[in-house]
Amino acid sequence: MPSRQAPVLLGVSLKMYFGHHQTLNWTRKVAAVADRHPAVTSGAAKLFVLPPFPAIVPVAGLLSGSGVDFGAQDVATEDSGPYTGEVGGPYLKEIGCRYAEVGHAERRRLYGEGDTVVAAKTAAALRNGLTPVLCVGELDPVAPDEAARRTVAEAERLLRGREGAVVLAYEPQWAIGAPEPASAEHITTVCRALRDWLGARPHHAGSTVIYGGSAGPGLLSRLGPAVGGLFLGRFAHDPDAVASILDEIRLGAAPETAVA
Ligand SMILES: O=C(CO)COP(=O)(O)O
Repeated sequence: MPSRQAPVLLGVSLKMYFGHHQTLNWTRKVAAVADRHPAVTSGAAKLFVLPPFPAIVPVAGLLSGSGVDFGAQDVATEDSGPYTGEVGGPYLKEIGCRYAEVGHAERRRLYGEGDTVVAAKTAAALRNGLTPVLCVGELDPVAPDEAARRTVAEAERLLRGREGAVVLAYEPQWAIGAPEPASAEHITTVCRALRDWLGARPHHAGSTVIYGGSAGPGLLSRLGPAVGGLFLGRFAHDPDAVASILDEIRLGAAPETAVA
């Protein structure tokens, strides 16, 4: 496995928190932060944003030239046809998306998505040239080794028979929407296990493991180099918080290698 210094990947899902104008205003501010922040301009950090579907096209315009990537919070299992309310991978690709999130705990819990649907959405993203941001993570708090075992098994199930680079977002379901993230030891143990698992699979070369679940400023510096970045929710709503995490990256929080 070749070893190289990879940029820290910072993803933000806006979920359904903001209105349209708020989404665009937030994007303008984050683009301005990215334009001038040395962590981004030096290539030490890479940002991506997942706005609600109707905002993707205007967000693409606002991010143009900023180096910030964007994608969708979901993708249909099918590519086209009579699927009311769905948005397919070819459409997302056509409007410039780089990423499609799949398997988020909220989609599992609130919309009944299970492994079959999540695996099909992962496949849909990959066959359309979108990088899946595949969320994995245990439902209830368990010891770090057990969480690692369950999460690797989940990744194995969801990616069986697939190839291509993925972003594996380790999101322990119990840590989403919580006051605090999982402990640094817990996050590091699971992310390292996921990295090792991916690292032994050359057909997933170029993949990255990031952590999400109440992540915010101050976390990355405590995680050490096994974690490839963060997947942010509420604690990225203030653009200054994004800048503050970029400051941490500039000061040295960097993943040891890409999984490649
Ligand atoms: O689910 C998340 C990112 O996808 C994390 O959300 P919170 O950081 O708001 O808990």
